[in-house]
This record gives sequence, structure tokens and C-alpha cells, in this order.
Amino acid sequence: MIGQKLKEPFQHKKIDINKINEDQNERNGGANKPKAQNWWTTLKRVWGYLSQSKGRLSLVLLLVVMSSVLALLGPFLVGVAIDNYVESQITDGLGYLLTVLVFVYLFHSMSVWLQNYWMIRIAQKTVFTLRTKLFNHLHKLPIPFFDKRQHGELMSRMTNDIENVSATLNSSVIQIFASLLTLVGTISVMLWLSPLLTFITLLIVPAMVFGMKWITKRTSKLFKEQQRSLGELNGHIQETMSGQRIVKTFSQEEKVIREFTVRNKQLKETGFWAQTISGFIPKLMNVLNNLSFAIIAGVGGILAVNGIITIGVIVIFAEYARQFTRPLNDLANQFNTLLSAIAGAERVFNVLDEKEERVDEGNAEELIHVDGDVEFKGVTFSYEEDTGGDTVHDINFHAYPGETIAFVGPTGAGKTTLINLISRFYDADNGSILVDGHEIKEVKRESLRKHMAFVLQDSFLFHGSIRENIRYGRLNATDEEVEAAAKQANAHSFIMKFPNGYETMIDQDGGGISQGQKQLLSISRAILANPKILILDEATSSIDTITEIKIQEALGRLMKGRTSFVIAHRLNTIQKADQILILKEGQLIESGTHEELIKQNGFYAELYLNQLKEKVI
Ligand SMILES: Nc1ncnc2c1ncn2[C@@H]1O[C@H](COP(=O)(O)OP(=O)(O)OP(=O)(O)O)[C@@H](O)[C@H]1O
Repeated sequence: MIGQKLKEPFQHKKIDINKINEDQNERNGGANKPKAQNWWTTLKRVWGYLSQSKGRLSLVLLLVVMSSVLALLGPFLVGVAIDNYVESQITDGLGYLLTVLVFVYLFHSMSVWLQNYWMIRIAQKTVFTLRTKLFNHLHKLPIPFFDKRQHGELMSRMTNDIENVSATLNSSVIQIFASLLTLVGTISVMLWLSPLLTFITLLIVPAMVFGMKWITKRTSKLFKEQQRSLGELNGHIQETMSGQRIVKTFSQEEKVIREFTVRNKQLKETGFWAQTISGFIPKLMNVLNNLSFAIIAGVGGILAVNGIITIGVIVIFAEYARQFTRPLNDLANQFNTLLSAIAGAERVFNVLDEKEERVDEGNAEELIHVDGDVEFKGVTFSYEEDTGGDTVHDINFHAYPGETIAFVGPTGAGKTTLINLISRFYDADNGSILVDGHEIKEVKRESLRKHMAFVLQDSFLFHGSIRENIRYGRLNATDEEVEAAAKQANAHSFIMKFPNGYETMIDQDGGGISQGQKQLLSISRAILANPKILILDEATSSIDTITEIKIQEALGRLMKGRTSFVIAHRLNTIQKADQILILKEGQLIESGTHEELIKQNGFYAELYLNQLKEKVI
């Protein structure tokens, strides 16, 4: 089992301007999010998920039709009541009609409530499936996928985009459908009652559409501005909070506050205008509604006086006119939401379409037992194809079981890359890597990684208790085994100093635990995992001498009887290594024991002498 199966320390992020822009855009609240490239295909795929609830969807459809018909029936019955009973002053049957009216409104509300209830269930089930699929898929993707993406971007897929789809499915889909039905139904009944009055009533529609468009164009620009200001402000807060130490060390508090004030003021301004202008929308709708009411009353009155229509029809028209402005509004709003949800869904599907880490070959062997013999034979690898140079070139070495192999070399020489290849986070382009004589490309990845553990300089701890964090090394370990591992790793004594001992909770960023303590927990994990192959990334950060001694002691115990690959930064810690491999620009330029290399008087000897001099100075 892998003591610490982490990808992050083994990756170098290339600066990609497009990614930065996209990331910036995320921070801007997605104000400029690209539209879906292929919305029809995306819609079909969303439908694929939705259609898993076909029965419930049909029920929702039925309820939407029912509520739309009932919404039309209400005002119609009021008109009938006026014409038949109020006009003629005969009240027989009025009670009956009013009872029907009460039931119409009651059933209408019920059907609206039920359709929302069922649609929310369908939507939640759909996004649950989508979220699960996405999360599972993310964990099956190969390391190169993560190298090319910012974490924030992937988080945004998991949260914002899925939430967007969820919100749209919850309400927008049925609202769009109901609005269309209501619109068509209302206009049809109006035409049936009086084509002339319908025509006059509809005259107001262009004014409404243009008015709305005019305002929404301005407001959407202002809202984008507001989102961008908010995004910038959030980014600034996030950055300054996580960089608190740097801010304080360089006494930049005032600068940070000044910048915050500028962004805060910007947000205040944009927020003010966005809210003020958008506040006009309901007012404008009110004015236009009242205008249309006045027109219907005026023109309808003239028609009624001339016996062309009845008073009841005027009342129906007045009510319908009010009703169809709402769906018009809804349609415009919901359509935008729908488009942005489709774009979000497309981004989710793009991740889902990424190829998973290559599945093991059908005849891949299971590595049940290994001694820890690792051999590199002419290994060549490059992260990017067609870039010309290899990242590591023609690497040959043989690590025998139980040996300690140290990788030494300047930054960017390829040390981490060799580790990435041993653990098969990447596959070599040429040559072969053998573990106990087995070509690692031909064994099951999981069974290979089971025999490895990592102790990295920036040890990652999960949110959970110290016990859970150590047990991550071997999930079926008993409490006694966990504690025995911690004792061997010199971690037990500091753990017991916490009031809750092994049950002490660690938060996600490992707050409350020192760097050295994190390392000791990481070593405990690796001891518990009991692998044959160890990968150690030596800590560069300065750790106090006592903790350093404890770590070295614990590492000594951990490395005993295991093949260990150490990425060394300080040469004094690897003098006893069985082999020291010197890398420079991806090439293995020297190798041997410390004494042999000093004798060779080459690159290593020079490096060693320089480090000695630094110490003396
Ligand atoms: N995921 C990646 N994609 C593309 N190039 C990469 C990736 N990871 C590393 N590189 C490049 O490969 C080269 C070797 O990197 P590597 O991380 O192996 O060096 P290193 O010797 O471990 O350096 P350091 O001591 O600084 O960690 C560098 O030029 C680096 O920029």
C-alpha cells in the first residue's frame, strides 16, 4: 500500500496563458465563460441522464400541462361568472361555479407544487449521478491530466458547473416548458374569444420585449462587472490570507489594505449601478402592464358598448394580459440560465471524456511478492512529445534489494522524473524498468504501487484524526499496529502530548502540526504500509536539530531491509548510500559510492566541497 500516494509534489506546472485566463475567468465568477461549443450534443447527453427517470419525468410533464390548463381556466371562469351571473343578476348556479373556481385554483397550486417536488427529485438524482461519476472519473485520470490543469479549475467543475446544472434542472426546465405552454394557451384562448382585442393586447408585446432587452443588456453588463469586481476582491482576500506570512514578513499590510480598499470601492460602485438599473425591470413591467390593462379596458369597453364582446371577455383579457407577461419574462431569464447550464454541463462532460489512466494489459501480472530489485535499462522519457529534448535520457542503473540509491543533481535535472517513472505515474518512452525482473509496464499498476511508499518533504495530511492519517498506510491495521508504527517513527511521544492523543483532529492544511511532526506521521504511515520499495524526498526546509535527529533515526529504521530511492538535497545525509547517481540535464553523468565519487573528483566532488564550504562559512 502506498504510504503517501500523492501526485502533487511530483509535478511541475507549466505556465499556460490560456489556463491562466480561464482561471482568472473562474475568479471573475465566470462572467466571460465561454458558451457551449456543442450544445445539441450536450443537451442529448444531459437527456441521457435525465431519461433514467422517465416515469417521473412523464408525471412532471402531465402536471405541467395540468397546471397550465388550470391557469387558463381560472380567469375564464371568472369571465363566465361575470357574463352569466353578474350581468344578468341571476345568482342560481353562481355558488357552484365559485366552488369549481376554488378547486381550480387549489388544484393549480397543488400541481405546481407537485411538479416542483418531482422535478427537484429528478434533478437531484441526476446531479448526484453526474457528481459521483465525475469524482470517480477524476480519480482514475492519469497524472499528466492533472499536470495540465489548475486545481481551482477542476474544483470549479465539481462545484460551480454541477451546481449550475442542478439549479437549472430544479426549476428552469419546467419553467421554460410551462411558460411556453401558458403563452401558447393564453394567446389561443384570447384569439378564440376576440381576435381584434387579442391583436390590440399583443401590440404592447414589442414594447415589452424591447424595453426588457434594453434594460437586460445594460444590467447584464453591469452584473458581469459586479461579478468581476467580486471575483477580484475574493481573489485578493484569498491571496492575502494564504500569503499572510509573506505580507507580514515584508511589512506589506498597508499596501494590501490599500489595494483591498480600491477593489472594495469598485465593487460598491458596480454593485450600486447593477442593483439600481435592474430594479427598473419590475417597475417597467408594472407600467407596461397597467398600460395594457388601460388599453384593454378602453378598447374592450368600446367593443362591449357596440355589443361585439361581453364584459366577461374584457375581464378575461385583462387577467390573461397579466398572465402572459410573466411567461415572457420567465422565458427570457430562464433561457440565459439554460445556456449557461449547458455550457457548464459541457465542461463537465469534457472532463468525463478524458481518457482514464491506461488500463492494465489483459495479461498484466499481479506482483504478489517483491524483494525490491529495481533496474533501469536504457530508459528515456519526455513529458511532452515533439519537444525535441528528452527529460531523461538513456538511464541505466541496478538497485539491489535493501540498497539505498540517492539521486543528486541540480534543479530540473530529472530526479523527480525518475521517481515518477519507478512509480509508473508516467511510462518510459524507451527502455525498460524492471522490478524483481518484471517489466513494470506488464504488471498491474495497483499491485506495483502496493509495494511502494512515499515520504515526501511536504507531507500531506487529510482532514481526520492522527490515527486515521497513519492508518492511511494500511487500512486494516489495528490500533496497536498504528501505535507501534508511530513508536518506531518517533512520533508516539509528540502524539501523546496532545490532549486527545491519537484522536487529535488534523485539519486539511495540517494546521496545528509542525513540518517535522508531519514528516514523522508520514514515516509512521510508511512503516505501517511495510513496502519493499521506498521513495523519500528529503526535506529542504529547515527543521530544528532535535526533530531532524528524530527524523533521521526514524528514516533509518524505515529504510532497513527496503530498497530506498532518496532525492537528496544535502549531501551529508547520503554519504552512506549504496549508490549515488548524479544527474545533469536528464543524463546520468556519474555514479558510485560517496568515496568513489570523491575519488573521481568530478561533478559530485565539486558539489560536495561547495556544500562543505557553505557550512564552514
Ligand atoms: N509534468 C511535467 N510536464 C512537463 N515538464 C515537466 C513536468 N515535470 C517536470 N518537468 C520538466 O522536466 C525537467 C525535470 O524535472 P524534475 O522535476 O524531474 O527535476 P528535479 O531534478 O526533480 O528538480 P528539483 O530538484 O527542482 O525538484 C524540468 O525541466 C521540468 O521543468
